[in-house]
Amino acid sequence: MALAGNKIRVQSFVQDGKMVVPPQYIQPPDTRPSQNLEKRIDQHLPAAPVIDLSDVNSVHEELGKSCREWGAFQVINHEVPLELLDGMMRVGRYFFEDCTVEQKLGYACDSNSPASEGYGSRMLVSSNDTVLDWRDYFDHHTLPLSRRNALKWPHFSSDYRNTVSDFSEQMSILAQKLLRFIAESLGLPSASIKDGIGEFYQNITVSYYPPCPQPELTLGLQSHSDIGAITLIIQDDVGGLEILKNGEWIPMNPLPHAIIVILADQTEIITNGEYKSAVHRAITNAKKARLSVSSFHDPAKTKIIQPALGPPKYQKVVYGDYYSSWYTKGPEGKRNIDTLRL
Ligand SMILES: O=C(O)CCC(=O)C(=O)O
Ligand SMILES: [Fe+2]
Repeated sequence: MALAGNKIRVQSFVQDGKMVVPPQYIQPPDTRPSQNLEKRIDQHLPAAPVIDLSDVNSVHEELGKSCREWGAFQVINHEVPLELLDGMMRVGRYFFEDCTVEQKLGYACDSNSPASEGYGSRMLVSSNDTVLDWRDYFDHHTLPLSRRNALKWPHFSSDYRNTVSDFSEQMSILAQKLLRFIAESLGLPSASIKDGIGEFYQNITVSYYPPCPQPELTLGLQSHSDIGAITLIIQDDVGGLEILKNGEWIPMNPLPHAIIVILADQTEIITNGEYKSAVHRAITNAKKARLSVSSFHDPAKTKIIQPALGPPKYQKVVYGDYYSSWYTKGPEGKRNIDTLRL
């Protein structure tokens, strides 16, 4: 993994008033978003499913269908307090928009180790010629508690650290509930997927996508599937997250207080490919900054991941080996999980 030791952040280009994108951020023609967001919203593309978690009569069927056909969907009536969702977005935005560059760089991540905690811009950089994402982020190591050191999190807003702690707990509860329902939807014992993952290693990443002068040439976040088990995302009303379905990029339209669920690679292995991890990316916007908060739930690095039903279609893998290979090769599409197929 080649990591730049510098402290460049995308937001600083925008604040400097640059009207063209620096060359390292320009995607090759085949990965550029084909049209800008405004045009895409007018198209009649299928919408990703929205599932009401309080509807006990239909939740298993709806989840099963959405996991099988999409690997990504939104949930409503999820029992996470709505004011906590608003609070998490507020403190995240405060860090990016109200703190000075010096205050932010005081929390810079260690650019020499992958997925290190803190403020950064180059999470998915696998080599010197990787095209860079038009994104800045703050990554928090939240669970298990032995990994947590809240002193590494911003303190400029007095409720920042408490909000991240409360949010972490609620996201973990929701992720467990979803994994229970997802296992049940396959006719598996309720705990089978959660047991297959073991204790959650949770990271919470606030992503900030500054306005981009040339959105047709860039990506906020390159195409990838998430490496762990299940990701929960909240976003503001700007839009930009897209899911790859049958060769088309489908926007995950903003829905107030909904939580986006993305199945990640380890769930694909444990469900033996019955449910697939979703390939997704984020596009940029010419006029508006976009904020999202992703909560990743991963296994311990020592955990052996294997199908919970058979005959197995994937080799078993030590999660730490999968993780190292993902960060060495880069995420590009799903080529990492494809190497495990039997
Ligand atoms: O910003 C988003 O909506 C997506 C973020 C994401 O996919 C990630 O951080 O892995
Ligand atoms: Fe992702």
